[in-house]
Amino acid sequence: MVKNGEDSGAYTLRVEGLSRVFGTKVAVDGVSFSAKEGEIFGVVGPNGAGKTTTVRMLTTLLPPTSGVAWIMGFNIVTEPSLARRYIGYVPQAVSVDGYLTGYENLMIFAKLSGVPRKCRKERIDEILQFLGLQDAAHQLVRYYSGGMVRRLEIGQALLTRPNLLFLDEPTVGLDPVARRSVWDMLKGIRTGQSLSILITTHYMEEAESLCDRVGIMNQGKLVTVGSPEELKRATGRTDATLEDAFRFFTQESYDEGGSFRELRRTRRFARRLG
Ligand SMILES: Nc1ncnc2c1ncn2[C@@H]1O[C@H](COP(=O)(O)OP(=O)(O)OP(=O)(O)O)[C@@H](O)[C@H]1O
Repeated sequence: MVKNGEDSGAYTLRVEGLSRVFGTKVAVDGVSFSAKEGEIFGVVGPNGAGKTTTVRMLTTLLPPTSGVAWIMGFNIVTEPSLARRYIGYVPQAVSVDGYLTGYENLMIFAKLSGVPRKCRKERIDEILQFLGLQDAAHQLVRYYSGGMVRRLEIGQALLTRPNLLFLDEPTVGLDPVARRSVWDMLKGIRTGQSLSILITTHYMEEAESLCDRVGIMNQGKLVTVGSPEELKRATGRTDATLEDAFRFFTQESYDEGGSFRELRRTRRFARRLG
């Protein structure tokens, strides 16, 4: 492992030996890492590497076969309801309703997730402003662009003021302009905040642009962890890219997507909004 100040700072997330087996398939194989307060930690790897399964375990949606993780010191296996209080989660599938307005989506989520009545409106207005969605707040979400939808979903996950935000492939299915609008928003969130973000992505450019540290995942294993610079430097080449680092650490070539699976996910993203 590439060390990067692992001993300092407060940890929002600690993961130790997390594994998940489906039948005979080892989807996640003994994964260990930590994320510090205020850090954006990226889990990168090709489709099928085990990223979503890792996130589903960490968000307490799927029990691990073995291993453990702590969120703000709470054990996800023995204290899941306490751990859940500190997290926000934006899944890959669309999590807002296309037949409601942006404002209505936020209000329903605030009610369901227990945001106290007296601060709901204020928090929603604050988030809409931060998202740059005030003007579109009362339009149906099915008329939003893909980037606006993703920003709304991220804003929705922030309503409970989590300490740790999980984003599973946040820009899959978005065009390059929309992708940048989501990146800019995420960079804006972290400014001056103690929020930690765990992001999974198979886009190396995304990991490089957003993440303080990156864990390279392949075939269920977290092969190495380090800052994008450290990982590239480890290859011994001055012009190395993160793809080169992936190849260096896994001895495999990197296919970033454009596969049938990705195309299907893109279509599904569009269709789910109606
Ligand atoms: N419920 C399940 N039953 C059986 N196998 C599963 C299940 N969920 C995931 N897998 C398998 O576990 C492996 C890891 O899947 P996972 O979805 O975690 O990968 P990923 O890195 O998130 O890829 P993607 O971004 O394409 O979803 C894959 O081989 C997948 O087919």
